Amino acid sequence: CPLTIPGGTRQSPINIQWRDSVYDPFLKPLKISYDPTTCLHIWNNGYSFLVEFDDSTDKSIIVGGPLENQYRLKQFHFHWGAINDWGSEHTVDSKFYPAELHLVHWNAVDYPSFEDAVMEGNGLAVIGVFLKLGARHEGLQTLVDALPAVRHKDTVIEFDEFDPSCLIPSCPDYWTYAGSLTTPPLTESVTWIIKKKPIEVDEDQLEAFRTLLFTSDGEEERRMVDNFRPLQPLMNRTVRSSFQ
Ligand SMILES: Cc1cc(C)[n+](CCc2c[nH]cn2)c(C)c1
Ligand SMILES: [Zn+2]
Repeated sequence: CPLTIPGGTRQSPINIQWRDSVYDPFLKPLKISYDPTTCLHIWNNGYSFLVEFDDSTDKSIIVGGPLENQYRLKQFHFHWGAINDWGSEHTVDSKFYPAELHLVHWNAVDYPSFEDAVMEGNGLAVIGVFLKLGARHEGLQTLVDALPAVRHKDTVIEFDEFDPSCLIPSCPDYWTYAGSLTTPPLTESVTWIIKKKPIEVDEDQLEAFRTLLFTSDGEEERRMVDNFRPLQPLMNRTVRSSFQ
């Protein structure tokens, strides 16, 4: 199918069929250690809003889980829908969540730069966290309060002292599989770690995401919504679970 990259065998996102996932007792707990002082800025890249981190040291890393070594935090961003019925990239038993958080990390042990790691099969590790409608998320609110300043494509504001571990559920359970970036260059370089438990955010917080624009200042406004890729075929892959 020409819509997927020619010869792609491990594309993302996918539907996670809970009963087809295979418990792997050798999977370790994921260890997350982020240093909030490595937080740099928020920017609207015309596809999502990204919070980027100083990745020149090993101050903010993840290790364990399915990973062979430690990976450095580079950025996090979200995908969401125009309405609450859809918005996530991955689905669980064909259910969409209204949004999905991606924390993007790269293998600085084996590769000299993020750009290099993006091209390698074990170059990236992305933690996916589902967002569901519920109670207001206080940690997310600091991010939401900054969004009006990055409403247009290519706007950026300084953002510091943010610890993204407040956005990750404390429940250790996750699924993991070999996949890809979900936007160009769609490279098959991602070890996905999808948290089983969602975080709760409220309607106003989701609505704040939807006030962002795909378009630059001065262009005809297009609301930034539905910035998720369609589901891709599982092909010859198994999704493993860290839990029974
Ligand atoms: C070089 C590069 C470019 C892009 C758009 N991304 C983000 C692609 C993406 C967003 N969500 C899942 N994959 C990454 C991680 C690296
Ligand atoms: Zn993403």
